[in-house]
Amino acid sequence: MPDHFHRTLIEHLDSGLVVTRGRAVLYANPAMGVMMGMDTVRLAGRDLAALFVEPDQPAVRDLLWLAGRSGTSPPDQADHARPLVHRLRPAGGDAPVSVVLGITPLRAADDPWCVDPASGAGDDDAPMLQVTVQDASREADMERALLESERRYRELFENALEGIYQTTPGGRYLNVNPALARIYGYANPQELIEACRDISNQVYVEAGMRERFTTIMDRDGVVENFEAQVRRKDARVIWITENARCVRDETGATLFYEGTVEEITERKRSDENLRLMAKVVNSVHEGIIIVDRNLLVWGANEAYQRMTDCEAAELLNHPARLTAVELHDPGFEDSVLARVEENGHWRGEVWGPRRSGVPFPMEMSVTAVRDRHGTLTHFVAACIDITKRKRDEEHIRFQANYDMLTHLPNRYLIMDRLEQALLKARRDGTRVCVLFLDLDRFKHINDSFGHAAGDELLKLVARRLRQVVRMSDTVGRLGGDEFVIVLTDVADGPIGDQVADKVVQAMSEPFQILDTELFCLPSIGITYFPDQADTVEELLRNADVAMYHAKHSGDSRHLKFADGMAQRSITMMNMENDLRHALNRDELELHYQPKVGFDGRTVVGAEALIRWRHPRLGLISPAEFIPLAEDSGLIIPIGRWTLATACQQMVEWRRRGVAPPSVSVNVSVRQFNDSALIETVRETLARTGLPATCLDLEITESVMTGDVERAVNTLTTLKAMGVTLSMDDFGTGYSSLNYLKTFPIDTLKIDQTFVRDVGQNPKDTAIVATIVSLARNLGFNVVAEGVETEDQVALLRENNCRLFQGYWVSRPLAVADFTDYLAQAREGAVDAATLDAMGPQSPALLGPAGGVDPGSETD
Ligand SMILES: Nc1nc2c(ncn2[C@@H]2O[C@H](COP(=O)(O)O[C@H]3[C@@H](O)[C@H](n4cnc5c(=O)[nH]c(N)nc54)O[C@@H]3COP(=O)(O)O)[C@@H](O)[C@H]2O)c(=O)[nH]1
Repeated sequence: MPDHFHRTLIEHLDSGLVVTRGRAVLYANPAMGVMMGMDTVRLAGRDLAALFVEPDQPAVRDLLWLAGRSGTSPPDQADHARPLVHRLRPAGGDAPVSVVLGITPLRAADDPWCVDPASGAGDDDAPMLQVTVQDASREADMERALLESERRYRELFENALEGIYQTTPGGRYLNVNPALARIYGYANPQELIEACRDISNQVYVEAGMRERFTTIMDRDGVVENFEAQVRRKDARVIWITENARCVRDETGATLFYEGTVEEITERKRSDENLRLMAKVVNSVHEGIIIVDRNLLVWGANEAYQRMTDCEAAELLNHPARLTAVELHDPGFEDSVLARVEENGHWRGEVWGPRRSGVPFPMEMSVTAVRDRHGTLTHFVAACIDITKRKRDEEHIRFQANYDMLTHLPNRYLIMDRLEQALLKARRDGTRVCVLFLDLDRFKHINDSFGHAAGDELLKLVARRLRQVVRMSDTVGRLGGDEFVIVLTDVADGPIGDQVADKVVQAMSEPFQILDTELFCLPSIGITYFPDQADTVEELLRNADVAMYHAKHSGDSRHLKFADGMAQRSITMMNMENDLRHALNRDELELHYQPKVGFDGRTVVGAEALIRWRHPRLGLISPAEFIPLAEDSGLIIPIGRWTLATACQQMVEWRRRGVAPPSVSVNVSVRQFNDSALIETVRETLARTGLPATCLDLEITESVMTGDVERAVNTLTTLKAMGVTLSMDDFGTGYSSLNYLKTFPIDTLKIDQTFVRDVGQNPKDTAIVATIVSLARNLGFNVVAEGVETEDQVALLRENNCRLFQGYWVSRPLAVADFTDYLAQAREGAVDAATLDAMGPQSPALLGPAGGVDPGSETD
């Protein structure tokens, strides 16, 4: 019997094991007992063959006999494919059990059984046999399992979505599955195997890929996630990823490679897309931040980081602040996100957060991101810094509503505020008052001191106006030198006049501009709603008309609108139209005023002064229509006419032998700046035949305020032609001594405003004395303008002024009268009647040539 160890093993075998002598059972293990359905003890001594179903008994007997006779194991398989199966006949009539027998003859010397030959039944000489009885049904199960596994493997191989291959290390396919053929564009595996015999060159696009693959394989025995571009049968290039291993034999020699292939073209494309998208996202100006629904930051592009002044690390995985919460209502951000959750989107202007704490305006557009189940997972916020846009909008809004120079409301806003004021006044039954202001002499200041000075003046005026009204009142600038004050909730009484008085008082103080003190008073028109106008337009128009009348009234700085004013204004407006036709209709004429020498008799020159003989309005002063002509540009043709007429007249007087030495013609700034001036003068002199020395051009100091170099050139050219030049109204404008030095002037004409008070006002007297002395030192002649009285003459003489012009000598005279005057002056006699008519002039001083009839002006 076997030792304890062997016995334990034998007794725990799954298979049956029987020891026989010949066919007689000597020993049966428990598994055999189980198969036979009886105690093993009862099996001892029984014929083993008899334990099988009858039909199988002879075969079993043969096998036992054969083994015993040959001393070798008989083959247990009939065809080396299928084992021989015999059927045991269990006790109790249970169904036969198919078994496979394994018979091994035992030699008593070297087997562990050491069975006493006397202990067994049967033939004592018969050889001992060890018979394994294996349940054939378990074998069949295993076979089935193997087949099933193979089937499954085959099915897997055939149906796998991944390509599967086996290749030689040299690069030839041994076996591929249909998926690989499909991936590479072949009809079936066989086609692929036959077509691609050189994987290195036929499959991989990039040279050296296969070599790289085999290098890794040789080194590591596996290749993982090997990405490469391969060429399909149709020449299309696709991306694949491979995972492969090296299969070796027991000696370690490489048998083949086997691996899987997955096409990743789409993934590569989307990776590339993602890479590009990331690049795009980082290159856009819009700040983009992605947060999860707990508001943890998942990503923020560079623009967002710049915008908020935060680095990526400060943002990522930190709770997001989408807005500067402190500037929004509590819960604002939550309500935005709730809207996004509800509608998928929200867009609006918010205050953006910034690390420095200084928030900035931004336009934020928040979009919900949902997974494929529709669950909200993230919010994406796209942000645009709109600081500049806001500033621009504010600027545009400001420009649209405010005057850029003074920063006062402009016409548009004034009209709007007036509309509002009228609406409220209508509702409340209150009054609105409009003051329309226009600055006197502004044009003169502008021309004389330049536009920069004019602008500065307007700014200072704006400031003073603001200071005299209530905060609730509107001060605006309509344009040019026109301002408007709108008073609301106006009580009964002359409130407009009171405010106008305050304005005049405020503006009576000099304005300090360019180191110069300038005076500039306004003319103010006043209108009330609802008393004098019903609409905004009417209010402004009537206030404008009232202002116009205040300006021309002579004694009132402000006037309230009254019926009838409008008609007179319309007349003025029509004047410009009429002036356009005045030249053609021969309505303009020149009057002449003499300039005399120290003795008051010797005519040293004559100034041509234009008049307009209007068919309905009578003789109109140039003070009224020259500004109109300047504004409209008509001054150019009118100036040309004046020059030609004066020159013509001089030629005529010269022909008659009564001509003064020269005739002076006024040239306004606009004329002076006309590029054709020199040519006009040259052509006029040539055409009329008047010697240039007989022509004197009077310019004002304003020409100095423009392009000085050009002005000097013009004057020099004129001077070179022989024309003399006078500086008119000297002392009222921009009297730079430097320019006086530069300008080729012959004569300074002291403005009549200084002459008027000479002797009365010490300052004026001093100014006159200074101008005379300055002129003499610089070698200029000096003419005192507007000399009206003998006292003035005496004082001017005292101050060395030797040339005079003014009513004291003669008013401007029409041609015929002036011709007579010249004739009489030449004869040195003025008759008594003429002297009487001349008014307050001293015959003693004037002598015979002194006076003319002033009535000739009062046509
Ligand atoms: N561009 C042109 N301007 C011209 C021309 N003709 C005249 N003018 C300018 O018009 C302004 C008003 O001129 P006018 O009404 O002719 O007044 C002149 C004289 O009549 C006046 N004057 C002369 N003497 C006295 C006086 O003793 N008292 C007094 N109150 N006024 C007097 O002064 C004006 C002369 O001014 P000025 O030219 O500055 O010498 C006036 O500015 C004219 O320049 C023209 O053809 N073109």
